[in-house]
Amino acid sequence: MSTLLKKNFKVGLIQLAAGSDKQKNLAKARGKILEAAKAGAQVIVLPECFNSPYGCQYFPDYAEPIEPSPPSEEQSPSWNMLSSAAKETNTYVVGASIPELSQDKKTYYNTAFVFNPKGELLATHRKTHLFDIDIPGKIKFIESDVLSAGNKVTIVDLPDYGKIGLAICYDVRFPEMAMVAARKGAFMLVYPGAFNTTTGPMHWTLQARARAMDNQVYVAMCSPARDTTSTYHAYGHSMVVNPNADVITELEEKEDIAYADIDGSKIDEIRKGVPLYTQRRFDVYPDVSAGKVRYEE
Ligand SMILES: NC(=O)CC(=O)C(=O)O
Repeated sequence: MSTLLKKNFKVGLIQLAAGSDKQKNLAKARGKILEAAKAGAQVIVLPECFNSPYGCQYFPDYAEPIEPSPPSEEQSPSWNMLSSAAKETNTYVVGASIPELSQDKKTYYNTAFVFNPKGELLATHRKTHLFDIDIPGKIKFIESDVLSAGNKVTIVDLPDYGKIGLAICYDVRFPEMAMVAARKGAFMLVYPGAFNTTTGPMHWTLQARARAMDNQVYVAMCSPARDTTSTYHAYGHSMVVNPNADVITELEEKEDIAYADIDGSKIDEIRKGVPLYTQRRFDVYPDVSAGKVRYEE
């Protein structure tokens, strides 16, 4: 019996390439969820923007309203596919992410969902740090041209296992979010994310390993597959990192599924050897106390 994890399990990260046909994207995602479940995954994660190509020019056309909840099949085919696939496979599905259209139809978000094995929605996370960057000669991407930001740290209790922290892509670069989720008892941080062929080689693995090392938790990063005919070249390399910051599974850039065994005793072992959790000095840095943070469980 481990401190944070009630039961060990296998996670499956689905690295898929989304094209321009939303129905095909959803059918492919559904097929891959079934495949991952058949291979024994009990928690299954999809990549950022799995129903649409990744790019500000696409978000309005692919966006779906998800409120009031539950949305009808017509309002949100993506939401309904995720819910029914979770139920059909008896797994937790982290369906992340899709462009969301707000109820008043004025605002777009980049939103991830977690469904339980009954197909019920447990949580949503709206990307909180928007991907606004400009690296001259390499990549310029201004998500805030179209999207609005979420405003919370998301911690989701999976009743069979324990708590995960859920955030999206650029959110991983902000260690504060990871830290809050970990301090609140998350055993794993899950990041659907579409880094690219510039920022991926620079920082993807470093970010994953850093969040795992700082917090002594598992980190799962699930990318789209690379499609060089699309306008955005995703990095791929979906991976799981253990609480010792070792990469325990990593894909290449093509479509595939990464599997990893999530073992609660590993968290306890690492924390026992390097006991950061009893050595923190909140008397020295009181502003970092999670009590002042906006979070939702
Ligand atoms: N796409 C993102 O949100 C983030 C990214 O590509 C990066 O941080 O690099």
